[in-house]
Amino acid sequence: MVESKEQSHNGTSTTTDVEALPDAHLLNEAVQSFSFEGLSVSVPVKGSKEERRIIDDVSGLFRAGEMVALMGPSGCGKTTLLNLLAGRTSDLSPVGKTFVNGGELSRSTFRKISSYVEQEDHLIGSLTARETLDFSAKLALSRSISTVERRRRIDALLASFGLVENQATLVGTPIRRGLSGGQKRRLGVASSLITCPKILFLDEPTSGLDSAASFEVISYLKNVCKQNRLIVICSIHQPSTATFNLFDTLFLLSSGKLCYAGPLAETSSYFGTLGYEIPHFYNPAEYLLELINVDFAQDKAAATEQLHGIQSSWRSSEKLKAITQSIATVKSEKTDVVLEAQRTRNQILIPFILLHRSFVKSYRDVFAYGVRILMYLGLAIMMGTVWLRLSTHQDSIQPFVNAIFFGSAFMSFMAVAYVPAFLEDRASFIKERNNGLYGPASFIVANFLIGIPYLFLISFLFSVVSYWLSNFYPSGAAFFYWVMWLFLDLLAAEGLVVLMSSLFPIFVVALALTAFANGLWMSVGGFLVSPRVLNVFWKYWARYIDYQAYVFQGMMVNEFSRRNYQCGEGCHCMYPSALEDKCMIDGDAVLQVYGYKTGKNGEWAGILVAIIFAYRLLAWVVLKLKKT
Ligand SMILES: Nc1ncnc2c1ncn2[C@@H]1O[C@H](COP(=O)(O)OP(=O)(O)OP(=O)(O)O)[C@@H](O)[C@H]1O
Repeated sequence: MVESKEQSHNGTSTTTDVEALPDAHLLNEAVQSFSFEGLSVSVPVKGSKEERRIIDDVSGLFRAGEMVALMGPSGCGKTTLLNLLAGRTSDLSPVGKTFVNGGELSRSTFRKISSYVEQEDHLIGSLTARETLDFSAKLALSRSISTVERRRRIDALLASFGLVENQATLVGTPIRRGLSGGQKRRLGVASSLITCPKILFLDEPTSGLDSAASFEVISYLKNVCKQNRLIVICSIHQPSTATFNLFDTLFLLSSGKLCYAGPLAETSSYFGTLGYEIPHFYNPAEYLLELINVDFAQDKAAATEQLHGIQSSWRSSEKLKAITQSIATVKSEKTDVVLEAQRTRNQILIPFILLHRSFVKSYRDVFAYGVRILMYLGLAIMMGTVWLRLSTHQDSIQPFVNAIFFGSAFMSFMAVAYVPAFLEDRASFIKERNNGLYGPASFIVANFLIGIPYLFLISFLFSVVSYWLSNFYPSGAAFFYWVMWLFLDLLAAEGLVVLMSSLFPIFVVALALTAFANGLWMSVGGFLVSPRVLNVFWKYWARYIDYQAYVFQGMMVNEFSRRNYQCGEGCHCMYPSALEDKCMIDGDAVLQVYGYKTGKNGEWAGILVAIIFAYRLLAWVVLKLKKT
C-alpha cells in the first residue's frame, strides 16, 4: 500500500490509501488541469419561440488525480454537462470554453487524451473479459506496441479492476450467465482505459448496481485514478455514504445551475454556513439531493425559493472566486499538452481485427447465426415436405412457381431475424467510434465479410434439403445456380437489414421498416403481379431496384428453361408452345407468360451484386452522418 497526497483545486489536500498497480503505462504526465468557464446550453421550448437554459454559466477546474462526482436531481443536466465537457454535443450549440493545462485543444487532440464510458456497457456478451480487453487493445493501439507489451497492459488492467480470476469468464449472453453486473461495469471502464486516456468521463457508472457493487466499481476506479494521476469525472445518481466518500470533489447541480463545486470534505461546512447542517448518521448525498430538489417538494414555491438562495449563495461565494482565480492562473501559465509520439494504426488491419472478433462472437453466440441456421433448416424441411416430389406434369407447374416465390421471398423476409444482432454490433461500434477506435468503413466491411460464410452455409443447407425434396430440375449445375441465387438473395436481404437498422436503430422500427420494404419488393417482384400487368408507377422504378425480382426470375429461368412438362388428359396443354403436338409444354412458354428472357443470368447476378453493394454503401453514408 502506498499513500498519496493530492492537491484539490482550491489548494486543500486530501489523503488516500491506494494499491500499487503492477504497471505504469496509464500514468498521466501530460494533463495537469482541466478547466472550463461560462458553459451554457439552451434548447428551444416546444411550441414557443423561447429557449430554456439547461446548463447555465457553469465553471470549474479539476487537477490531475482528482475524482469528481457530478451530482444533482434527475433532469438537472448532469448528462448534458458531462457530454459538454467531453465535447460530445453535436445536436446542441453550447457557449463557454474548456481548457487543458490552461490552453484550448482541438477536438481531435481532446479525443486522444480523453475517454467516455457510457451508461450502457455495450460489451460483446460472447467474449471473455480478457478477450474484450485484447480486442479493444488491438483496435486502439498502434503497431509500435508489441504483443508482449499489449499483454502486459491487459494484465495490468485486469489486476487494477479485480478481474484476474474472471479473465476467462464470458461477459454473458441472454442464455449464458457470465460476469456479474459490477464486474461488467468494471470491465467496461477497464476497456476504455486501454487507450491510456488522461481524462475519463463516466455517465452514471453505478446505475443498476446495488450499493456493494457500486462501492466496488468506484473504489477500483479511485485506485486507478490516484495511482495514475487521471482526472475522473462521473455523473452519479444517489450514492451510498461509503461510495460518496470515495470522491474528492463534488459538483452539485440543480436546474442546470451550480449549487456547490469543491472538495467533498468541505461540503458539510459550506452548507452549514448557509444554515443547512447535514445531520449526523444521514447519507449526505441524499440530504443534499433532497435540499436542492424542487420536483418532489410538497411546497414548491418554498423549495424554489430555497434553491434560488443556494444558487445565488454559490455565485457570490469565496469558493467560486477561488475557482475563477485558479482558472485565470492556469490560463496565464498555459503549458502545452505533450503526448507520446505514436505511430498511426494500420487502418487496413482494423476490419480484419473486427472480423476476427465477429467470428468469435458468431460461433459462440447462437443468436448471431446459429438460430438463423436452424430456422432456415426448419423452413427448408417445411417447404420440401409441402412441395414434396413435384412431377413434370403440367399440374406441377404452378406449384413449382409458388415454391420458387416462397423460397426466395420468404428467405429474404426472414432476414429480419438479424436485426437484434446487428443493433448490438452497431451499439458497440458507436461506443468505439466515439472513443476514436475506428470508423464506419471498417465496421461495414467487417460486418459484410463475416456474413458471407454463414449466409453461404445457410443457402447451401436450405437448398440441399428443399431442392431435392421438391424435385426441382435434377442437375448439379441447376442446383448450384439455385444456391447462387439464394446466396445473393440473403446477402441483399442482410444489406437491407443493415441499412434500415443503421437509419433507425430502434428494434421495433428497424424490424417494421425492413418487413415493409421486403413486403414491397415481394409485391412488385413479378410473382404476385406479372411484370406485364404491373402498373407503370411501380414498373419503372421499383422493379429495377427490387433484389427479390432478380432472384425470382433467375430461379424461374433455372427451372423452366431446362425442362419440358407433360400436358393433361386429351392433350390439353395449359401453356401453348411449339411442343404442343407432342403433348408437351416447353418450359420457355411458362417464362414467356412472365416476360422473362433466358441467357441473362450474368446481367441479373451483376445487378444483384450492385444492389448488395449499394445497400452497404448507403449504410456507410448513414453511419458516417449519424453520430449517435
Ligand atoms: N438535446 C436536447 N434537447 C432538448 N432538451 C434536452 C436535450 N438534452 C437534454 N435536454 C433536457 O435538459 C434537461 C437535462 O437533461 P439531462 O439528461 O442532462 O439530465 P440528467 O441530470 O442527466 O437527468 P437523469 O439523472 O434523469 O439522467 C432535461 O430536462 C432534458 O429533457
